[in-house]
Amino acid sequence: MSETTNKPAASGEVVLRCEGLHRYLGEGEGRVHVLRGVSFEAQRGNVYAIVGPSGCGKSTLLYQLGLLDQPDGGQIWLDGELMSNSSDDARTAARNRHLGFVFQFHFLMLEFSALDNVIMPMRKQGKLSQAEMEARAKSLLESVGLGEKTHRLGTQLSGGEQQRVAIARALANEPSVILADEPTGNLDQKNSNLVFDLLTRLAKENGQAIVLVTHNPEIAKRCDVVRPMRDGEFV
Ligand SMILES: Nc1ncnc2c1ncn2[C@@H]1O[C@H](COP(=O)(O)OP(=O)(O)OP(=O)(O)O)[C@@H](O)[C@H]1O
Repeated sequence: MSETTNKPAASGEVVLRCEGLHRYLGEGEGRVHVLRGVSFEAQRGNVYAIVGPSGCGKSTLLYQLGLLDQPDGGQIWLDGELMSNSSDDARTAARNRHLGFVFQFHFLMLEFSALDNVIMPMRKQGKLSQAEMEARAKSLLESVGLGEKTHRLGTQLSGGEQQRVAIARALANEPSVILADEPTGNLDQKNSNLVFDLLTRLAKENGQAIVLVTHNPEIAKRCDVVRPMRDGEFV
Protein backbone atom coordinates (compact mmCIF):
# COMPACT_ATOMS: atom_id res chain seq x y z
CA MET A 1 0.00 0.00 0.00
CA SER A 2 1.40 3.45 -0.81
CA GLU A 3 0.31 6.99 -0.20
CA THR A 4 1.23 10.46 -1.40
CA THR A 5 2.00 12.92 1.37
CA ASN A 6 2.06 16.64 0.56
CA LYS A 7 3.58 17.51 3.89
CA PRO A 8 4.57 15.51 6.95
CA ALA A 9 1.55 14.34 8.94
CA ALA A 10 1.37 15.73 12.46
CA SER A 11 2.13 13.03 14.99
CA GLY A 12 -1.52 13.12 16.05
CA GLU A 13 -3.49 10.48 17.85
CA VAL A 14 -5.18 7.94 15.57
CA VAL A 15 -8.92 8.52 15.90
CA LEU A 16 -10.27 6.41 13.07
CA ARG A 17 -8.89 3.16 11.73
CA CYS A 18 -10.10 0.35 9.52
CA GLU A 19 -8.42 -2.93 8.62
CA GLY A 20 -9.23 -5.19 5.69
CA LEU A 21 -12.71 -3.81 4.99
CA HIS A 22 -14.83 -5.72 2.49
CA ARG A 23 -18.23 -4.74 1.17
CA TYR A 24 -20.41 -6.39 -1.47
CA LEU A 25 -23.37 -4.48 -2.94
CA GLY A 26 -26.24 -5.61 -5.16
CA GLU A 27 -27.93 -8.98 -5.56
CA GLY A 28 -27.44 -12.12 -7.68
CA GLU A 29 -25.55 -11.51 -10.91
CA GLY A 30 -25.43 -7.79 -10.12
CA ARG A 31 -23.50 -8.40 -6.90
CA VAL A 32 -20.31 -6.33 -6.88
CA HIS A 33 -17.25 -6.68 -4.62
CA VAL A 34 -17.00 -2.92 -3.98
CA LEU A 35 -14.44 -2.76 -1.14
CA ARG A 36 -11.67 -5.31 -1.42
CA GLY A 37 -9.77 -5.26 1.84
CA VAL A 38 -9.32 -1.54 2.54
CA SER A 39 -7.11 -0.40 5.43
CA PHE A 40 -6.87 3.23 6.48
CA GLU A 41 -6.12 5.37 9.48
CA ALA A 42 -6.73 9.02 10.30
CA GLN A 43 -4.95 11.13 12.91
CA ARG A 44 -6.17 14.24 14.68
CA GLY A 45 -5.28 17.53 13.01
CA ASN A 46 -4.87 16.09 9.51
CA VAL A 47 -6.95 16.44 6.36
CA TYR A 48 -7.14 13.31 4.18
CA ALA A 49 -8.30 13.18 0.57
CA ILE A 50 -9.63 9.95 -0.89
CA VAL A 51 -9.44 10.23 -4.67
CA GLY A 52 -10.00 7.91 -7.63
CA PRO A 53 -12.14 7.28 -10.69
CA SER A 54 -15.92 7.19 -10.55
CA GLY A 55 -17.19 3.89 -9.17
CA CYS A 56 -13.94 2.84 -7.45
CA GLY A 57 -15.67 2.73 -4.05
CA LYS A 58 -14.89 6.09 -2.40
CA SER A 59 -18.41 6.86 -1.18
CA THR A 60 -18.93 3.26 -0.09
CA LEU A 61 -15.79 3.54 2.03
CA LEU A 62 -16.95 6.85 3.52
CA TYR A 63 -20.27 5.23 4.47
CA GLN A 64 -18.37 2.43 6.18
CA LEU A 65 -16.12 4.86 8.05
CA GLY A 66 -19.24 6.81 9.06
CA LEU A 67 -20.82 3.65 10.52
CA LEU A 68 -23.77 4.15 8.18
CA ASP A 69 -23.48 0.63 6.79
CA GLN A 70 -22.16 -2.74 8.07
CA PRO A 71 -19.06 -4.23 6.41
CA ASP A 72 -19.03 -7.81 5.08
CA GLY A 73 -15.52 -8.27 6.47
CA GLY A 74 -12.86 -6.32 8.32
CA GLN A 75 -12.88 -4.04 11.33
CA ILE A 76 -13.36 -0.36 12.19
CA TRP A 77 -12.20 1.44 15.33
CA LEU A 78 -13.42 4.88 16.31
CA ASP A 79 -11.57 6.66 19.13
CA GLY A 80 -10.07 3.27 20.03
CA GLU A 81 -13.41 1.46 20.25
CA LEU A 82 -14.08 -1.48 17.94
CA MET A 83 -17.30 -0.55 16.08
CA SER A 84 -17.65 -2.99 13.20
CA ASN A 85 -19.52 -5.68 15.11
CA SER A 86 -21.47 -3.44 17.46
CA SER A 87 -25.25 -3.07 17.65
CA ASP A 88 -27.18 -0.48 15.66
CA ASP A 89 -27.81 1.49 18.87
CA ALA A 90 -24.10 1.57 19.73
CA ARG A 91 -23.26 2.69 16.20
CA THR A 92 -25.86 5.45 16.28
CA ALA A 93 -24.56 6.67 19.65
CA ALA A 94 -20.95 6.60 18.37
CA ARG A 95 -21.97 8.50 15.24
CA ASN A 96 -23.60 11.25 17.29
CA ARG A 97 -20.70 11.44 19.71
CA HIS A 98 -17.63 11.13 17.49
CA LEU A 99 -18.54 11.89 13.88
CA GLY A 100 -19.62 14.90 11.85
CA PHE A 101 -20.89 14.57 8.28
CA VAL A 102 -20.69 17.02 5.39
CA PHE A 103 -22.44 15.13 2.61
CA GLN A 104 -23.59 17.05 -0.44
CA PHE A 105 -27.09 15.72 -0.83
CA HIS A 106 -27.74 14.39 2.64
CA PHE A 107 -28.60 15.49 6.12
CA LEU A 108 -29.26 19.20 5.60
CA MET A 109 -32.97 19.93 5.92
CA LEU A 110 -33.62 22.83 3.61
CA GLU A 111 -37.12 23.52 4.95
CA PHE A 112 -35.62 24.32 8.38
CA SER A 113 -33.58 27.37 9.40
CA ALA A 114 -29.78 27.34 9.52
CA LEU A 115 -30.05 27.54 13.32
CA ASP A 116 -32.41 24.55 13.57
CA ASN A 117 -30.16 22.49 11.30
CA VAL A 118 -27.18 23.10 13.58
CA ILE A 119 -29.22 22.44 16.74
CA MET A 120 -30.50 19.07 15.47
CA PRO A 121 -27.43 16.91 16.31
CA MET A 122 -27.17 18.52 19.75
CA ARG A 123 -30.82 17.75 20.40
CA LYS A 124 -30.22 14.11 19.44
CA GLN A 125 -27.36 13.94 21.92
CA GLY A 126 -29.61 15.44 24.61
CA LYS A 127 -26.92 16.96 26.82
CA LEU A 128 -27.59 20.70 26.51
CA SER A 129 -30.56 22.91 27.39
CA GLN A 130 -32.43 24.72 24.60
CA ALA A 131 -30.68 28.00 25.49
CA GLU A 132 -27.25 26.32 25.46
CA MET A 133 -27.95 24.65 22.12
CA GLU A 134 -29.07 27.94 20.59
CA ALA A 135 -26.03 29.80 21.87
CA ARG A 136 -23.67 27.14 20.56
CA ALA A 137 -25.44 26.96 17.18
CA LYS A 138 -25.21 30.76 16.84
CA SER A 139 -21.53 30.74 17.69
CA LEU A 140 -20.84 27.94 15.18
CA LEU A 141 -22.75 29.77 12.46
CA GLU A 142 -20.76 32.91 13.24
CA SER A 143 -17.53 30.94 12.90
CA VAL A 144 -18.52 29.88 9.38
CA GLY A 145 -19.47 33.47 8.48
CA LEU A 146 -23.25 33.07 8.71
CA GLY A 147 -23.89 35.01 11.90
CA GLU A 148 -26.31 37.29 10.06
CA LYS A 149 -28.29 34.48 8.47
CA THR A 150 -29.06 32.13 11.36
CA HIS A 151 -32.83 32.36 10.81
CA ARG A 152 -32.78 31.92 7.05
CA LEU A 153 -34.32 28.69 5.77
CA GLY A 154 -32.00 26.36 3.88
CA THR A 155 -33.96 27.18 0.71
CA GLN A 156 -33.04 30.87 1.16
CA LEU A 157 -29.29 30.18 1.20
CA SER A 158 -26.84 29.77 -1.67
CA GLY A 159 -25.07 26.44 -2.32
CA GLY A 160 -21.90 27.70 -0.64
CA GLU A 161 -23.86 28.96 2.35
CA GLN A 162 -25.68 25.62 2.64
CA GLN A 163 -22.29 23.86 2.68
CA ARG A 164 -21.16 26.17 5.47
CA VAL A 165 -24.32 25.35 7.46
CA ALA A 166 -23.48 21.67 6.89
CA ILE A 167 -20.01 22.28 8.30
CA ALA A 168 -21.36 24.14 11.36
CA ARG A 169 -23.79 21.29 11.85
CA ALA A 170 -21.07 18.66 11.49
CA LEU A 171 -19.18 20.44 14.29
CA ALA A 172 -22.10 20.72 16.66
CA ASN A 173 -21.18 17.81 18.93
CA GLU A 174 -17.40 18.44 18.74
CA PRO A 175 -16.68 15.26 16.77
CA SER A 176 -13.22 13.67 16.57
CA VAL A 177 -13.68 13.03 12.86
CA ILE A 178 -15.44 14.91 10.07
CA LEU A 179 -16.36 12.91 6.98
CA ALA A 180 -17.05 14.93 3.86
CA ASP A 181 -18.27 13.58 0.51
CA GLU A 182 -17.42 16.09 -2.26
CA PRO A 183 -17.78 19.00 0.18
CA THR A 184 -16.99 21.47 -2.58
CA GLY A 185 -18.63 19.52 -5.39
CA ASN A 186 -21.37 21.95 -6.43
CA LEU A 187 -19.42 25.15 -5.71
CA ASP A 188 -17.44 27.54 -7.87
CA GLN A 189 -13.70 27.89 -7.24
CA LYS A 190 -14.08 30.83 -4.85
CA ASN A 191 -16.64 29.07 -2.65
CA SER A 192 -14.71 25.77 -2.93
CA ASN A 193 -11.68 27.50 -1.49
CA LEU A 194 -13.74 29.14 1.26
CA VAL A 195 -15.28 25.84 2.34
CA PHE A 196 -11.98 23.98 2.13
CA ASP A 197 -10.09 26.68 4.07
CA LEU A 198 -12.74 26.55 6.73
CA LEU A 199 -12.53 22.76 7.09
CA THR A 200 -8.73 22.87 7.25
CA ARG A 201 -8.68 25.65 9.82
CA LEU A 202 -11.09 23.72 12.00
CA ALA A 203 -9.02 20.54 11.76
CA LYS A 204 -5.90 22.37 12.82
CA GLU A 205 -7.54 24.45 15.57
CA ASN A 206 -9.74 21.74 17.07
CA GLY A 207 -7.47 18.75 16.45
CA GLN A 208 -10.08 16.95 14.38
CA ALA A 209 -9.36 14.51 11.59
CA ILE A 210 -11.03 15.34 8.29
CA VAL A 211 -11.54 12.67 5.67
CA LEU A 212 -12.91 13.92 2.39
CA VAL A 213 -13.74 12.38 -0.95
CA THR A 214 -13.04 14.66 -3.86
CA HIS A 215 -12.74 14.73 -7.64
CA ASN A 216 -11.15 18.18 -7.47
CA PRO A 217 -7.34 17.91 -7.93
CA GLU A 218 -6.84 21.45 -6.57
CA ILE A 219 -8.53 20.49 -3.33
CA ALA A 220 -6.70 17.13 -3.10
CA LYS A 221 -3.36 18.88 -3.58
CA ARG A 222 -3.99 21.00 -0.51
CA CYS A 223 -4.77 18.06 1.81
CA ASP A 224 -2.14 16.67 4.20
CA VAL A 225 -2.46 13.12 2.87
CA VAL A 226 -3.85 11.90 -0.46
CA ARG A 227 -4.99 8.27 -0.76
CA PRO A 228 -5.73 7.20 -4.35
CA MET A 229 -8.25 4.36 -4.75
CA ARG A 230 -8.84 2.02 -7.67
CA ASP A 231 -11.25 -0.92 -7.98
CA GLY A 232 -12.10 -1.03 -4.30
CA GLU A 233 -8.55 -0.81 -2.97
CA PHE A 234 -5.99 1.84 -2.16
CA VAL A 235 -3.21 1.82 -4.76
N1 LIG B 1 -26.73 -0.68 -4.22
C1 LIG B 1 -25.80 -1.04 -5.11
N2 LIG B 1 -25.89 -2.18 -5.79
C2 LIG B 1 -24.93 -2.57 -6.67
N3 LIG B 1 -23.82 -1.86 -6.91
C3 LIG B 1 -23.67 -0.70 -6.26
C4 LIG B 1 -24.65 -0.22 -5.33
N4 LIG B 1 -24.22 0.97 -4.84
C5 LIG B 1 -23.03 1.22 -5.45
N5 LIG B 1 -22.72 0.22 -6.31
C6 LIG B 1 -21.51 0.12 -7.13
O1 LIG B 1 -20.39 0.16 -6.27
C7 LIG B 1 -19.30 0.80 -6.90
C8 LIG B 1 -18.74 1.87 -6.00
O2 LIG B 1 -19.67 2.92 -5.82
P1 LIG B 1 -19.27 4.25 -5.05
O3 LIG B 1 -20.48 5.13 -5.01
O4 LIG B 1 -18.65 3.89 -3.76
O5 LIG B 1 -18.17 4.84 -6.02
P2 LIG B 1 -17.42 6.25 -6.00
O6 LIG B 1 -15.98 5.95 -6.14
O7 LIG B 1 -17.85 7.03 -4.81
O8 LIG B 1 -17.96 6.89 -7.33
P3 LIG B 1 -18.27 8.45 -7.71
O9 LIG B 1 -16.93 9.10 -7.76
O10 LIG B 1 -18.90 8.33 -9.05
O11 LIG B 1 -19.18 9.00 -6.66
C9 LIG B 1 -19.83 1.33 -8.23
O12 LIG B 1 -19.43 0.44 -9.24
C10 LIG B 1 -21.33 1.30 -8.06
O13 LIG B 1 -21.98 1.08 -9.27
